[in-house]
Amino acid sequence: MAKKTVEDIQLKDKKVLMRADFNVPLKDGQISDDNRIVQALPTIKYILEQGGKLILFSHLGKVKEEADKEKLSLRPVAQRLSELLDQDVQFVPTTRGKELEEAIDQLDAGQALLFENTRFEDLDGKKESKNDPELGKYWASLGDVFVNDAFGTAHRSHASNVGISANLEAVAGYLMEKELKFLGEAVNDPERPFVAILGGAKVSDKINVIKSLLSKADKVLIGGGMAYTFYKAKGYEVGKSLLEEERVPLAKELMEEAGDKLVLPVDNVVADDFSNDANTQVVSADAIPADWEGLDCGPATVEKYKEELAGAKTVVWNGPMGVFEMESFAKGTIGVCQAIADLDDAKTIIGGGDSAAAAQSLGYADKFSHISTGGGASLEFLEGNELPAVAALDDK
Ligand SMILES: Nc1ncnc2c1ncn2[C@@H]1O[C@H](COP(=O)(O)OP(=O)(O)O)[C@@H](O)[C@H]1O
Ligand SMILES: O=C(OP(=O)(O)O)[C@H](O)COP(=O)(O)O
Repeated sequence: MAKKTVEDIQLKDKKVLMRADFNVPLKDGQISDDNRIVQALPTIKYILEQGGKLILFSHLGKVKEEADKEKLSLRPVAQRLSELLDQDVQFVPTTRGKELEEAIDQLDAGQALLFENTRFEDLDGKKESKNDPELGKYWASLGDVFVNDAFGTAHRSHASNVGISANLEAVAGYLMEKELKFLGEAVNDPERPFVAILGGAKVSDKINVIKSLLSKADKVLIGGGMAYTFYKAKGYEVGKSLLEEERVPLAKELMEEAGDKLVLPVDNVVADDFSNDANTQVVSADAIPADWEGLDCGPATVEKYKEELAGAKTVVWNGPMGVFEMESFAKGTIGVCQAIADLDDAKTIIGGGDSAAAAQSLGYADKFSHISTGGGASLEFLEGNELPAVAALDDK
């Protein structure tokens, strides 16, 4: 069912509560990747231009003890937002109470504030993460309307998204709308051929995505550590490669059901140690030496996956093809990323997480149709699950 968006409501002089996903990586108190902030700008600018009084909030990290508060403050985000908007975004260092309420009362049309990390409320009985009904109600009482633009958190049912939506008119922001459009069209109405590429560490994390995409895509190409559980199911030696023994029967079942729709790497870069300086060799799928471990797919696999991708009209990629954090094992991920980026005339989508980071660091970000800002959220979406924070928004 289509959801109401920020364009469906009146914003002028309204106190607009906006949930963003400003869960950005921080290094020594500095934001090391501001992509999630940048991606929220279209909605923020629209609300400000329309004359809304903007109350921004987000979680940041996981807040487990009092000591986490110092390193998980959203203050640096307010500063970055002020720079990006070229307009002051006031930071309110609390999640409730008089100081916050007064700051909201003093907002003029077209002004914005950001209040502190919603998960600071988790120190008091996990109120945010357990969607405490009183907290959702309290936050809802601070505004006139609620705009949820936090796609990256949409798989969570927390007070700051689902809780507020239960108490106030609730609509999607532009980023939320864009994510749902791209991911939704890819899985529900893809232009074919539709090729999915799944990598990453474990089969167990991706079983439901593999199953769901096998029912929707024309081809599912496998890479990363999970390939070795499939190899084992084929009876290959996997040496010291990542293996989930208890998932071998499932891998066998999936291969039998999928037939040639499921494609495995044909060669691997194996190493004698889990280290960038290890000795390495390229071996075919059925020739992994007993003492070695597979840490990347090999050049023949990259070529094969390029052929499988040729002519594709829709591509969804989730998860690296190898241990791309180490240069010696990054070529598979780089090769596949490049092959997708080079496709003409295809809708190409990255489902967040490590693959999004890889594409960004390789400088390919603008070659993709869409790079999701949500890792867990896009995986759940690709599994076919309804995201609770989306379900909670008002229908059109
Ligand atoms: N062959 C491999 N052996 C061990 N780890 C691997 C292998 N291939 C990929 N990985 C690791 O998988 C991790 C990413 O897995 P995952 O979290 O499932 O992906 P994503 O974040 O894209 O969803 C990376 O840290 C990468 O180093
Ligand atoms: O970064 C996030 O998830 P992701 O790393 O799966 O994309 C979201 O902000 C959700 O955060 P959470 O997993 O702490 O609930």
